Amino acid sequence: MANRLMSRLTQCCSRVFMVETSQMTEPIYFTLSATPAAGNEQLASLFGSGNLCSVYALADDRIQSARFHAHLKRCLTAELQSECELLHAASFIPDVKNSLIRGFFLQWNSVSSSMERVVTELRQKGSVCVFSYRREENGEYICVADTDQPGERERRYYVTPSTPPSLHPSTLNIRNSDVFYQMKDAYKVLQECRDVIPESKAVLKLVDEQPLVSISSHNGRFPVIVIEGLDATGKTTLTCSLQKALGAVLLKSPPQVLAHFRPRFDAEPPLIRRAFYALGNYITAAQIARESSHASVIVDRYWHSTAAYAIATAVSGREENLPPVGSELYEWPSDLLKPSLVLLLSVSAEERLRRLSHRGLDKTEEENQLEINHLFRRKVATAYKRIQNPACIVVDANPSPDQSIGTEPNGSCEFINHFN
Ligand SMILES: Nc1ncnc2c1ncn2[C@@H]1O[C@H](COP(=O)(O)OP(=O)(O)O)[C@@H](O)[C@H]1O
Ligand SMILES: Nc1ccn([C@@H]2O[C@H](COP(=O)(O)OP(=O)(O)O)[C@@H](O)[C@H]2O)c(=O)n1
Repeated sequence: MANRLMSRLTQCCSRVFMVETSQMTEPIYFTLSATPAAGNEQLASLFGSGNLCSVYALADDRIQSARFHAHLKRCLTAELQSECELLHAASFIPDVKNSLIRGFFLQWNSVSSSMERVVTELRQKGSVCVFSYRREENGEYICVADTDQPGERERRYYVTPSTPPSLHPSTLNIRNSDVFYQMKDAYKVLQECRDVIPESKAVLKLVDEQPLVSISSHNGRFPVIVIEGLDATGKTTLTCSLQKALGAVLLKSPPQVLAHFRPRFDAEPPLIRRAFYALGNYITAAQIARESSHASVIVDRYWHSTAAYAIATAVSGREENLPPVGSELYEWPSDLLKPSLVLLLSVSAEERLRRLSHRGLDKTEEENQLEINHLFRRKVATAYKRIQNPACIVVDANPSPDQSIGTEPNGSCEFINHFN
C-alpha cells in the first residue's frame, strides 16, 4: 500500500516539495526531476550540513492518514528531540485542491545510532514513505526514494529549485479538511471515525436528534447576537451582562451537550477536531432557531471561531500566508443559520495577557500556544475579520466593564455603553 502511495509522491513530476525552516521565512520549494539542475542559495543552506531525510505518513483513508501523521510527529519528537531538527515539510501540486500531503524533514549532524535506527524502522513500516537526501561531490543535490518498480529497489532524483506558488500551499487542503462548508461534509468525517473513536457515534446521534434548520428559519422576530473574540477578550463577561440587560437567552457553540466530548476531540488531529466543532455549530443553530422565536438570543462563539481558528492553525508561517481577503475559504456555510449581528471583541495583547494572568483557569493546549505565540493570535484575529456574509463588527473591548465600549476606528457602530 505504502509503495503505491509513494508512487503518488514521487512519480508525479508536477509535484512540488516544501520545507519550512522557520515560521517567519519563506519555505524552501523544490521538485524532483530525472535530469540534473543547478541549485540555488536556499538549497545550499538546507543541504549545507549533516544528514537529511523526509518522512511522510501515508494511508489509504484520510482518517488513518491524519491520525498517523499526528502519531508520527509524537514519535519523532519524543525519540529524536535532542539529536535532530524536525522541520515541517509538505508535497503538493500547485493550484490543485486537496493535493497537499504533510510530512517532516529531519536534519541531523553527527553519526547517530538512534537516528539510523529510527529511519530504518520507519522505512519498514507499511504506511511511511522516507526520502533520503545528499549533496554529491560535484555539487548536485540528490534525493533517493524507495520504489515499487520490479527489479528496482530505489530511484534517484535530482533536487531542482522551484519558485514559490502564488498562494501558500497549506490553503489547498482547507476545504473539507479544516473548514466544512456544509453539515454533511463534517458529518461524514465523524461517520468515518466511528470505529476508532466510539464517541463519534454519540455526537452524530445528538446531531441527528436536532430538527433540521433551514437558513431562513431565523425569521428576524428576535435578534440573534454572536459574541466572538480570542480567549480572555471578555466574551463570557459581556454575554452574561447582555443576557441580563436584554432578558435574552444565552447559548454557546459548542453547545453544552457536547462539553464532555471536547477533551476527546481536542486530542485528535485537525480533520477530526474541526469536524466536531463544525457539527457543534449546527446543534447550536437548532437551539437558536427554537429560542429566537420567543426571545433575543446571545451566542458565545459560533461559526467565526470555528473557521478562524481552523484557518489560522492550518496555514503555517507568516500572516501573509493566510487566504487573501475575498477568498471563498472565508464564506459562511451554505446551510448554517445566520445571526443578526456578530461582534468581535478586540483587546490589546498586553490587556489580554493581564486578564489571562488574573483568571488563572486551566487552559487548553491551543490556548497555551496562543499565549506564547503572538503570530498565531494575529492570524486568528485577521481570519476573524476576513469572514464575510455576515462579517463581524470589531468592538474595542479594552475598557473595563464600567467604562463604555465602542467600536474600533474602522468599525461601524457604537455598540453598547455601560453594559453592566
Ligand atoms: N472589560 C473588561 N475589563 C477588564 N477585565 C475584564 C473585562 N472583561 C472581562 N474581564 C476579565 O477578563 C477575564 C476574561 O474574561 P472572560 O469574560 O472570561 O473572557 P472570554 O470569555 O473571552 O475568555 C476575566 O477574569 C474577566 O473578569
Ligand atoms: N464555535 C467554536 C468554539 C470553539 N472552537 C474551538 O475551541 C477553542 C476555544 O474555545 P473555548 O471555549 O476554550 O474558548 P473560551 O470561550 O473559553 O475563550 C478554539 O481554540 C477553537 O479551536 C471552535 O472551533 N468553534
